[in-house]
Amino acid sequence: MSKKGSRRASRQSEVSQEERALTSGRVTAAHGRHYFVTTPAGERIEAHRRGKKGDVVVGDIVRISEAVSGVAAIESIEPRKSLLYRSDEWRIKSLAANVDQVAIVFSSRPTFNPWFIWKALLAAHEAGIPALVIRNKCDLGEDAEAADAEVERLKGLGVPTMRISALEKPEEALAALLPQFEGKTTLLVGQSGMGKSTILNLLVPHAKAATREFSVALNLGKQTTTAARWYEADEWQGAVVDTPGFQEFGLAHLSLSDILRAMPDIASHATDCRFFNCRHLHEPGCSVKAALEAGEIDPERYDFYVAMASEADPLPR
Ligand SMILES: Nc1nc2c(ncn2[C@@H]2O[C@H](COP(=O)(O)OP(=O)(O)OP(=O)(O)O)[C@@H](O)[C@H]2O)c(=O)[nH]1
Ligand SMILES: [Zn+2]
Repeated sequence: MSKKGSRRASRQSEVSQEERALTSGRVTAAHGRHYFVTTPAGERIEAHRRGKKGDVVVGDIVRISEAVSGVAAIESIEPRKSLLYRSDEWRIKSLAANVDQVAIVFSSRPTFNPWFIWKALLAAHEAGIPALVIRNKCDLGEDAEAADAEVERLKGLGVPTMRISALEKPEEALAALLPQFEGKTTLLVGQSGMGKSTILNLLVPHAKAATREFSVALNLGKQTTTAARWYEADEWQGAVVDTPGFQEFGLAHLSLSDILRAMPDIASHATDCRFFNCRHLHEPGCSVKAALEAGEIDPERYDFYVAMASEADPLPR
């Protein structure tokens, strides 16, 4: 190559290096501190967080720079529109950032657990993210009553619901799902085995292939991850974020007032309590307890409130 030619080539490579130096994209998968960032052009780049900070969440928009080993470095995180998380005594587990809504999936089998749904609703409320509840496996007759009654109760609480059978009636399920999912990013949550993957595959037909690619690239083998995955659905201009099923939706981060704000069916009766700081647990002259005794509050919802409130703010001994 002539001197001139090599100078031009090196200038070009400088330019493209600069162009590549800092680009932005969406974190679409995570495994430990190992991430996938998808650029607006659809390129998927493997990345680590600069400084090994554990603050990156699936759904984040990040700025990345090219690194030597072919693995990029996440330099910064753009401000988040929303962040959903759960927590236990010890730590907070972020589920996903920047989603528009949360879809809580439940069914009568393998387990029916309304508290999981209610906890997820509290977490969504606290995060300021609208929620809907999908009752799946409507084809199963056994143990269906409690699940169907739950749909009615949720409707009474003002929660949008739908009933589908993702496996047995996929076309009908898709027709019911699409109007709620179009144009939005929806995070799917639910206990293990409720049908999240089935719903995801219905909504995003390439999801199976994408999951396999993630697993191969992240070298996961059969191992399941604890992080969410973001699937773009160009067909209906939205995205689905799948979370692995988990059994407990811990809410150690909620205060008593957070809980009350998210439970108007309880809080609306707190009009006439004797003590201004009544927790509506064991205090005398509590108008919530009076409403409960008068049958104006669903006793199961009150039991749930007591469990949440006691955890949030234990009574002094
Ligand atoms: N009968 C019936 N079975 C269903 C329906 N939807 C899903 N299933 C089955 O339920 C089982 C669990 O479904 P998945 O989609 O894997 O559930 P998941 O919520 O993704 O579970 P995790 O991956 O553990 O989080 C599978 O055997 C599905 O075929 C349905 O509408 N009716
Ligand atoms: Zn009270």
